[in-house]
Amino acid sequence: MIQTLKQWLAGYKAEETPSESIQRKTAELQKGPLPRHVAMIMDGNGRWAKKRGLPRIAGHRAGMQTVCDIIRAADDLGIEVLTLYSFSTENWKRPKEEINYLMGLPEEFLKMYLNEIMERNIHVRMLGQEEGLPGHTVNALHRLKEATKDNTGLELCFAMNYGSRSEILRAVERIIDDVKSGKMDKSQLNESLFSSYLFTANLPEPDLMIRTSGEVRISNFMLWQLAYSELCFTEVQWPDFSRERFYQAIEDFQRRSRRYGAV
Ligand SMILES: Cc1cc(N2CCCCCC2)n2ncc(-c3ccc(F)cc3)c2n1
Repeated sequence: MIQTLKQWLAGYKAEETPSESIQRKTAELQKGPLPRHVAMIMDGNGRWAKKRGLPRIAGHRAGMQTVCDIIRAADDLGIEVLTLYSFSTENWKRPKEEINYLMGLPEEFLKMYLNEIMERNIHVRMLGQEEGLPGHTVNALHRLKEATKDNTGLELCFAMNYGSRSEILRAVERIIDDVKSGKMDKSQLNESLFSSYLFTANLPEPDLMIRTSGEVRISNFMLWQLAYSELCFTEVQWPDFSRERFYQAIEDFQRRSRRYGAV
């Protein structure tokens, strides 16, 4: 009996635990070129809920869990900037009760995840216009920005009340004002200076943009900044997106980098 047990133990190969598997996969990806900045359009929440006979806000609630899973995955990998398209200027056309729910999510995030955000030394930034957002939403955004202002880790950008065309128009208006006031001369204008007038000033441009739920469109998201980005469109709806699927997108990015790395 003892002999059999010893033979079994000798041949026993410990199965990887889930965390060991994640650590192994993370280390493997870190050997290859990583995107500095990943931007994500988190689409498919409403359809995910509808398919299950649930109200749309159930999809947004489930989507929030995915937001946290992907923040953890990006941080563990060492991605420098993660931008999440949370609320577009077009979303104001949605039913009022859905908008009210969405406007409460930054507070929800703050309550549920601020401790972990601080433990991970994550810096939170908002891209978009505060004008038009409810006061309680702006307060939550300000509290997140204030709490994380000295953090030096992952730059986590929430695109809130964001539209790229209005971002570009706002930049043009500010440039015209600066030329008129003599703050700058028209001859100084170039792509780099123009970029500094956008919400994404001082951020590297996205190397990879991922959009979920099968829509193959940019939808007024970072139109200037995505000029040279790798685009990844997946059929998976955002609430079903995961660290594994995020890693698959990074693997695909690395394959593309290898292929196009050749001159
Ligand atoms: C409006 C909205 C919608 C929103 N969704 C949940 C994820 C699915 C996609 C849309 C719905 N999420 N998820 C996180 C935030 C958020 C925003 C700012 C912030 F500082 C902290 C968290 C959020 N905001």
